[in-house]
Amino acid sequence: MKLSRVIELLGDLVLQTINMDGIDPDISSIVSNSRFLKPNDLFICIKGTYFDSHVLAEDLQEKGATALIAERPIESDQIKIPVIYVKNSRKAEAMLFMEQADHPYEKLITIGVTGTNGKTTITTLVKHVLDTFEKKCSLVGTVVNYIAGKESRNPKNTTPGAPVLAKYLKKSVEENYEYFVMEVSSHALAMHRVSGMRFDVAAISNVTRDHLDFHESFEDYYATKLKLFNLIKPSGKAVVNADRINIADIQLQRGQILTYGFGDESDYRIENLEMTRSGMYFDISTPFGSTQKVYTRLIGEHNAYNVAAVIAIMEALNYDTAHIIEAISTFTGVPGRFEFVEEASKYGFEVVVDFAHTPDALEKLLKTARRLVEGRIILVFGAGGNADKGKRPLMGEVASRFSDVVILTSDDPKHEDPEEILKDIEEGINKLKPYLVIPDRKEAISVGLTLANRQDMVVIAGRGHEEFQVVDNELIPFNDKEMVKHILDVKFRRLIKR
Ligand SMILES: CC(=O)N[C@H]1[C@@H](OP(=O)(O)OP(=O)(O)OC[C@H]2O[C@@H](n3ccc(=O)[nH]c3=O)[C@H](O)[C@@H]2O)O[C@H](CO)[C@@H](O)[C@@H]1O[C@H](C)C(=O)N[C@@H](C)C(=O)N[C@H](CCC(=O)O)C(=O)O
Ligand SMILES: Nc1ncnc2c1ncn2[C@@H]1O[C@H](COP(=O)(O)OP(=O)(O)OP(=O)(O)O)[C@@H](O)[C@H]1O
Repeated sequence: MKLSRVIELLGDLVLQTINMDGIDPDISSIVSNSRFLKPNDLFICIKGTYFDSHVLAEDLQEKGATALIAERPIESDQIKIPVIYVKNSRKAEAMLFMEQADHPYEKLITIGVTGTNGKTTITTLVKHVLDTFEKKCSLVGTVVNYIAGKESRNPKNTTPGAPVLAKYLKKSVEENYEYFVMEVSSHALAMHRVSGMRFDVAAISNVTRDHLDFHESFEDYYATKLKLFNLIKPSGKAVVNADRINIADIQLQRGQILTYGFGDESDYRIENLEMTRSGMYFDISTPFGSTQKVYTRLIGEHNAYNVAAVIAIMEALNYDTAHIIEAISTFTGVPGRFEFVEEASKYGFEVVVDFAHTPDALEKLLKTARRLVEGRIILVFGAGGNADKGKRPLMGEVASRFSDVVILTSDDPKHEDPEEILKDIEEGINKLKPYLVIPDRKEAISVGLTLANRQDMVVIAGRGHEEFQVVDNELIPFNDKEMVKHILDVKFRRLIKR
């Protein structure tokens, strides 16, 4: 590619070019990580969260970079190679990496899901339905990525950066994959990780308090989430939870928006929800006038929403409702989302592990637990470090309101003092109800299990599927479900009469 072509592609993102008189060099490839730079590459300088690669300009020139893209002044009079100054380097990165990959999203049917909660459940269920239909589908998300059939667990990001995303899309095309379903976090939208691609279906589950360490206000967070709908292909569709999102906020023609929810005005309306420990039944009425019975092994009103979202997404892709519903019935769920630890039942109580780590998710989780339990709810939870502090007392308040005994414990403290995080949560706790503060998560879970009487439910929230606790820079192996099984085995087994 010629440098002039890069400038043409970037269009009005370009503010100024320097050192370009009479030259138009060839570019071998586009790079934004200095470790991957080879001679004749074009390098995109980015001011990141931890590092500002503009400072590498001289070094990059020495290593053979053909030209630089920059969004901040390069403080050096030694730079002789062309520099293209742009309004936003991350946006340029997204556009150019997609160009380099030959816009693979155009050859795929792409589905993007955003929202504070429910993204993993919805995307994983979409993939399950497509797998059932024997359609080849890649998946990108929090728990696992399946790129053209290759699985990688615990990805670094929910939504990868533009270079990695372009690579995943391209690989899916090369391997003749037809579908690409992905979670789109608000961080990704704010950082332009997906700005270079387009979606056949874009869906939003809800927007509730989270990530206000990163977004300056809730309004900013909400507006960022809605940016997903600017990335819809011309013939694409939006799928929107009408009970949780104001449809008027989505700037698309009405025919392109499919809504779901319990409300009368929803295109996909959920009715007559019945819930048991082993699953749920509900009716779904569709815009085509039919009402069909849905069975799902997922539990909780929030999951009825997630299932309805998937029905709407799959219908937007022209699949038949009855077939979609049949495929949904065999989905066993995402690890760590309202997941029973079956081994506990033999002791007469239940244990559930869930990934709720926002006030809204915690409330939904505890309301679901309340519908299923005859005894008390004993909640064990904490809050992650170096993230939205304001949600901590709100989670404390929800915990007291909807459970009977609360045990506050550590989540991923990261670089914060675990005791300080617990104090923040404690501010919201109702001091007239029983609660304990036990920073050691293993001990907290053990005490929760010890307190459980017959018919009680111990709910362990916040970490779901996660395999490690993050303490400073250390990853300490810890999985809530495995820990429960271990404690039951070591402390409780002798209670079983042989
Ligand atoms: C704070 C944050 O979001 N950081 C993300 C961001 O990193 P960054 O670009 O700011 O990284 P940086 O290290 O400052 O580097 C800046 C630039 O210098 C370049 N560089 C850097 C070092 C070097 O030696 N040479 C070099 O060229 C880098 O390639 C980069 O272009 O962009 C990277 C690529 O897109 C992300 O991987 C990274 O996510 C970090 C790991 C992260 O933890 N992000 C979290 C907050 C996040 O994004 N979470 C959401 C999910 C949230 C949820 O729903 O719960 C997600 O989508 O994962
Ligand atoms: N539709 C929903 N509304 C509210 N809460 C939900 C919904 N779906 C799931 N949850 C709650 O959120 C938790 C995480 O669910 P899920 O992993 O599907 O969401 P997510 O958006 O991918 O979350 P994250 O981005 O943090 O990984 C669940 O364990 C459950 O407690």
